[in-house]
Amino acid sequence: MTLRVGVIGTGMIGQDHIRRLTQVLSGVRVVGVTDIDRARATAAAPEGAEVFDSPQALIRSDSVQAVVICSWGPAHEEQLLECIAARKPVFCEKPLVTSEAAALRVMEAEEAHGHRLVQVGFMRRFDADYRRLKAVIDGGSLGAPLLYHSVHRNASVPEGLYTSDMPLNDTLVHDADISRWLLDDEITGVEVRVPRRSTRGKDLRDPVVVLLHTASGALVDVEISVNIGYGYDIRGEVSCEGGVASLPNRPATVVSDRHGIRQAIPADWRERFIDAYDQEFREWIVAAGQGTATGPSTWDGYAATLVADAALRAVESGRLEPVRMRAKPALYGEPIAVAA
Ligand SMILES: NC(=O)c1ccc[n+]([C@@H]2O[C@H](COP(=O)([O-])OP(=O)(O)OC[C@H]3O[C@@H](n4cnc5c(N)ncnc54)[C@H](O)[C@@H]3O)[C@@H](O)[C@H]2O)c1
Ligand SMILES: O[C@H]1[C@H](O)[C@@H](O)[C@H](O)[C@@H](O)[C@H]1O
Repeated sequence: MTLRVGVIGTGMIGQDHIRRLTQVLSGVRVVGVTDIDRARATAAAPEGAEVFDSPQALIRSDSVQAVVICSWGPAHEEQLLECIAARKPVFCEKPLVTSEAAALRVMEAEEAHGHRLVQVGFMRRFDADYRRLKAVIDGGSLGAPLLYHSVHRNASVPEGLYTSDMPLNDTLVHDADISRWLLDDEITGVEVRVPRRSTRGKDLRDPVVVLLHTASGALVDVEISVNIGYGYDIRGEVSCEGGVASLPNRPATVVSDRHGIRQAIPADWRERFIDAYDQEFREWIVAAGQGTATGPSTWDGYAATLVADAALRAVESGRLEPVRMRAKPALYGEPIAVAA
C-alpha cells in the first residue's frame, strides 16, 4: 500500500524531505504541499501533487493520509493539534514546539486520542554511527557512563531567520535528545556559559557551552557553535568507568596534495545525516501506514523543550536551572530507567 503524504513547509528541509519521499523511498507518495509562501510550495510540489491554501486545508483533506511538518518551530503546535484532531499520523521536524506549555497541550491531545500519532525529527537516533555507539554503551563492557562530550558545529545559519534564542531552542534540542537516548538517563538541570562571541555570529550568542546534569549523576557538556565556517562538524564521546566510546570520523576519501593530507567535512546536516533521514522516514512510513508513530515521541519532544527552556533561563540567571518533568503518560511506555 502507498502512504499518501502532505508536506507543510517547503523550505530547506521540506524540499529535502520531498526529494527523499519522492525519489528515494518506496511505499509513499507526496500528494499535497503547502507553505505561507505559495510560490515556494508550487515550485516544490512533485508532479501531480496539490498545492493547498493552508495547513488546515491540507490536514483535513481526504486525499492526505499522513502529514510531514517542516514549518518553523513556533508554527508546529497549531499544526500538530490539527493533525491529532484529524486523527492523522504526523512526522514533525524538531523542535516539537518552543515552550513547555505548548508541549503539554500536544501531549494532552495525543493522550486523549489514546495512542501515538506523533514522531519527532530527532534523526540522530536513526544514524548508524550513533546506533553503534549506543549498542556499545548498552552492552555494558565499558561500565557506567560518567561523561558525554557533544560537539555541535554548523558552518553557518540563515541570517535573519535564525534568531538569538535558537542556539538553545533549535540547535541544542538535538544534543539534549541524543544524550537522554544514549545514556538512558533524564536531564535534571542545565547550566550555560557564554564565552567571547565569534565575530562571525553577528548578534547571536555564539558559541555557547551547555552543561546538562542527569538523574544518575552523569554530566554532558555541549559545544554549540553555529557559524564555525569550515563545515558541519558533529562529534560525540562517552567516558565510562572502564573505557571511552566515540563517534567515528565520517569516512571520506583521503586527499594528499601540496596542501597536505585531508578529508572532506560535510557541508551541512543534509549531507552528514542523509542516511539517517532516509531511515527515520522508512520507519515512519511503516508506522504511519498502520495509523500510528514510532521512534522519538511527543514525550521526547517535551523533554528536549524543557531542556531548551531551562537553558534559556540559565543563560540569563548564570545559575544551574532545574528541569522538572511531569509523570510519564502510559502512552509513551516505561520511563527511561535511571540509577537510584
Ligand atoms: N532535523 C534536522 O536536522 C533539521 C534540519 C533543518 C531544519 N530542521 C527543522 O525543520 C523546520 C524547518 O526548517 P528549515 O531549515 O527548512 O526552514 P526554512 O525557513 O528553510 O523553511 C521553513 C518553511 O516553512 C514555511 N512556513 C513557516 N511557517 C509556516 C506556516 N505557519 N504554514 C505554512 N508554512 C510555513 C516557510 O515559509 C518556509 O518556506 C524547523 O523546525 C527546523 O528546526 C530540522
Ligand atoms: O534546524 C537545524 C537542524 O536541526 C540541524 O541539524 C542543526 O545542526 C542546526 O543547528 C539547526 O538549526
